[in-house]
Amino acid sequence: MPVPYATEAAACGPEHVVEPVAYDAILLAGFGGPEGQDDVIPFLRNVTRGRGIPDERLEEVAHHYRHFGGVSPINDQNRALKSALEEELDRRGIALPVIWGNRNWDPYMADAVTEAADRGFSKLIAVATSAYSSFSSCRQYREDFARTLDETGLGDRIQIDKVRQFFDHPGFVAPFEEGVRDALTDLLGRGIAREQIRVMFSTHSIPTDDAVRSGPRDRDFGEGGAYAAQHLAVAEYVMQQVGEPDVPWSLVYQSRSGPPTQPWLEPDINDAIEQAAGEDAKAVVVVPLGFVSDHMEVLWDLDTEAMETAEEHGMVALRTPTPGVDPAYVSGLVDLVMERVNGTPVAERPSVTELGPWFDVCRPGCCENVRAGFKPAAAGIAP
Ligand SMILES: CC1=C(CCC(=O)O)c2cc3nc(cc4[nH]c(cc5[nH]c(cc1n2)c(C)c5CCC(=O)O)c(CCC(=O)O)c4C)C(CCC(=O)O)=C3C
Ligand SMILES: [Fe+2]
Repeated sequence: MPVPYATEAAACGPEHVVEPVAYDAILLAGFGGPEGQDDVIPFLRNVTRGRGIPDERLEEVAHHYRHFGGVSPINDQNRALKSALEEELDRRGIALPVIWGNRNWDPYMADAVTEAADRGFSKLIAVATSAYSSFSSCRQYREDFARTLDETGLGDRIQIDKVRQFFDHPGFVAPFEEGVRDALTDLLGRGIAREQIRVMFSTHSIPTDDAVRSGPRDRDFGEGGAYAAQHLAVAEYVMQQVGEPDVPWSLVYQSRSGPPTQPWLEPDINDAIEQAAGEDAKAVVVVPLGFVSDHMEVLWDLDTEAMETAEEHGMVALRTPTPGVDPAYVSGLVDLVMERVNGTPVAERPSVTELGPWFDVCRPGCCENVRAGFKPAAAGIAP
């Protein structure tokens, strides 16, 4: 395990916790998804922008979306999250509007930032729907903020900060803990032995090149980088809380893409299920630890493919819920915003693992990406 992070981080001073800021609005930053068959290819062109991938290749990737009528559930989930945040802010008497903008589909980030400027706002605190550190889950959002400010010409009027990565915030973790507890109660109630159950914490695979560069450049988290270390720490915490030491668990990966020659994090969840079956396991609890809501990767790669794999091997499989609009999660996101409004000292910030609380401002070289090149990013310390 890496060095306890918070202790060192706290000593880092201003780059860890910044001064309180009187923000004007919350920028809810989503991934975005298509909402009909005609949107699918334009959406995929956005996701792969700058990489020159031909439409024929994109059509191969499109089949998950085609299967669900060309509609990703992600936009509805962000609409629901926006409403839930507004209700929670209202309930607490916090007068911060929520403006929603996506990286890859309507409503676009540029529309959100333009709306903010039109409403006279200059200081935005972003909440990205992504909990861990890696290029895809942190830096890419920050690069898109910078690109948006550049393209809209609003860079000198608008400042975009971002709440810390929240993988170990209790509000994000609580729904997973509850899900695992319920699933184990269910399986044990069916008379399945503890040793014949496998709890598999699943997250999006990423290229090992990205993984090793996840988190700050000046820290070594081992092979899987901060990305794997964060997931492992949260999974371990969840299992401790659940208190079933005889139930084996592991971290597994899903949704790999890219050429077969490029190494990505492993094992794939389907291989892990197959291996468990070979060890005479009878049941698997699939925990979508890397996902904030039931988007396409959850519906397709877990609820369709992984469930099929388990069934082929005669195993019972249960998939636990994602945070979605769970009250603990929603209220946790508001707490994360208020940490920044209030400049809450590190010692008073909740985190359930020894890795956190993570940085307010990304440190130099955080989550850099060799494939995409090194682009400017907001909400971090240059370069
Ligand atoms: C870590 C991670 C998250 C979690 C963090 C977060 O939540 O933000 C995430 C989220 C998402 N990824 C999504 C969709 C896609 N991701 C792609 C491609 C990729 N994702 C990657 C990683 C991640 N992705 C990577 C390393 C690639 C390869 C591209 C490259 O080499 O850099 C592609 C292109 C096609 C393909 O390559 O398969 C698509 C269509 C959607 C929308 C789902 C919906 O519509 O419900 C969401 C929420
Ligand atoms: Fe992705």
